[in-house]
Amino acid sequence: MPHREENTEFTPEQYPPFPDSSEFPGVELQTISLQKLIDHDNAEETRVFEACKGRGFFYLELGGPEAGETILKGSEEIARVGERFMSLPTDEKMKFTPNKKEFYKMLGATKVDAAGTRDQAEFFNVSKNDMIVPDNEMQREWPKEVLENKSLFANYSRSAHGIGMLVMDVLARHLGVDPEEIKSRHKIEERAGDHVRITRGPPRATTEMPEIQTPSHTDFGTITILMNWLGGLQVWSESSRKLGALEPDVPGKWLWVKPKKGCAIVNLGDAAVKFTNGVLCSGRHRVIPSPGEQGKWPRYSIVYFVRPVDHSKLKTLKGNGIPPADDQNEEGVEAKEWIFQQAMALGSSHIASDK
Ligand SMILES: O=C(O)CCC(=O)C(=O)O
Ligand SMILES: [Fe+2]
Repeated sequence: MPHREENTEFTPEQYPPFPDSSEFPGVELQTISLQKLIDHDNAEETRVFEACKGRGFFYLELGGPEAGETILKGSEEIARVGERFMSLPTDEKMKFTPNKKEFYKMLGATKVDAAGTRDQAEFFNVSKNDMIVPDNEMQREWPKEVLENKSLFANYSRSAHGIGMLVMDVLARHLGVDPEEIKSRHKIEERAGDHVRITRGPPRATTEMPEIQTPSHTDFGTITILMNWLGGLQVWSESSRKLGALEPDVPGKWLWVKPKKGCAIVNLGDAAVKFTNGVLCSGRHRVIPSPGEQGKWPRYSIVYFVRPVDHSKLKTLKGNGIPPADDQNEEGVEAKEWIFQQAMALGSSHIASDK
C-alpha cells in the first residue's frame, strides 16, 4: 500500500496496469519515434503531421536519443523532487503563490464547472527562464527542493524545449512555413511562459468516478511534452479548433489516454492552432482520478509547456498549407498578453499562468 513518507509515494515500479476493461475505453494514438524524427525519416514526419492535424495528440517514443533519455530519467527525478515539495505543510507551499498567481496552486483553488465544484489536484510550476540562467539572474524565490536541483530542471527544460521544436520544425516544413519563423518565436534564451509543472492528484477518495483533478481545457502554448505513469488523462473524442470554452463544444465523449512505457504524450496547444489558422489541432483534455486499483496511488505528472516568447506576436504564419488569415494587417497581440486572455476566457486567474 502506498504511504506518504519521504520518497515513497511516487513508486512507478509498484503501479498496477491500466485496467483492461470496456468500462475504460481508450483512445487510439499514433506512436512516433523521436529517433526517426531526428533522422528526418519521411514516413515518420508525415505520420506526426497527420496526428497533429487530427487530434493533436500522440505518443512519442523517447528511448535512444540523448534528449529522450533526459526526459525519461529526468521526469522520474523531478517527480521525486515534487514528492518532497508536496509533502511540505500547505502554508509552506503557499509561500510560493505570490498574488494568488503562479508557481504553487493548492488543491481546490480552481472551479471545474459552472456549479463551482473545486478541482482535486495541486501543482507547482517551475519556470524555464529561472532554471537556465546563472543564480544572480534568477527573478523569483524558489523552494530549496527546486534550487538544489536547478541543473536537473535546466537540462529537462532544454531537452523538452528541443523536442517540441523538432516537432514544430517538421510541421512548419509540411505547411510550407519558413522554419525560421517558428524558431524565432521560441528562442530558449528569451523570456517565455515555458515551465515544468509537477502535479499531484491524491488517491481516489471513493470508488465512484469521477472527481475532477484537472478540469477540461486545451493547453495555451505551442506544444506540450507530458509524462505520467498512471491513468487519469482523458481526451474529448471529437476534435475541435474552438479555443477557450471550459466544456467541450461538440458532441462526443471522454476517452482515456493510457500511459505508455518509454513514451511521452505530446499534444499541441492553442498557439499552434492560431499560428496555422486552425490547420493544426489542440486537443481538449482533462484529468480524473486513476481508474480501478491504480486509483489507490497518488498520481504524479510532469509536464513541460513550450510557449511562444513573451514579446512575439501571435499572428498566423504564412505558408502554402495555411489558409490566409484576416489578421495579416493587424499588429497582433503579444504572446504574454494572448495567453493571459486565453486564461481569462476560462474564467480563472489561477489558470492564467497555467495551461
Ligand atoms: O496530468 C496529466 O496527465 C495532464 C495534465 C495537464 O493536462 C495539464 O497540466 O495541462
Ligand atoms: Fe493540459
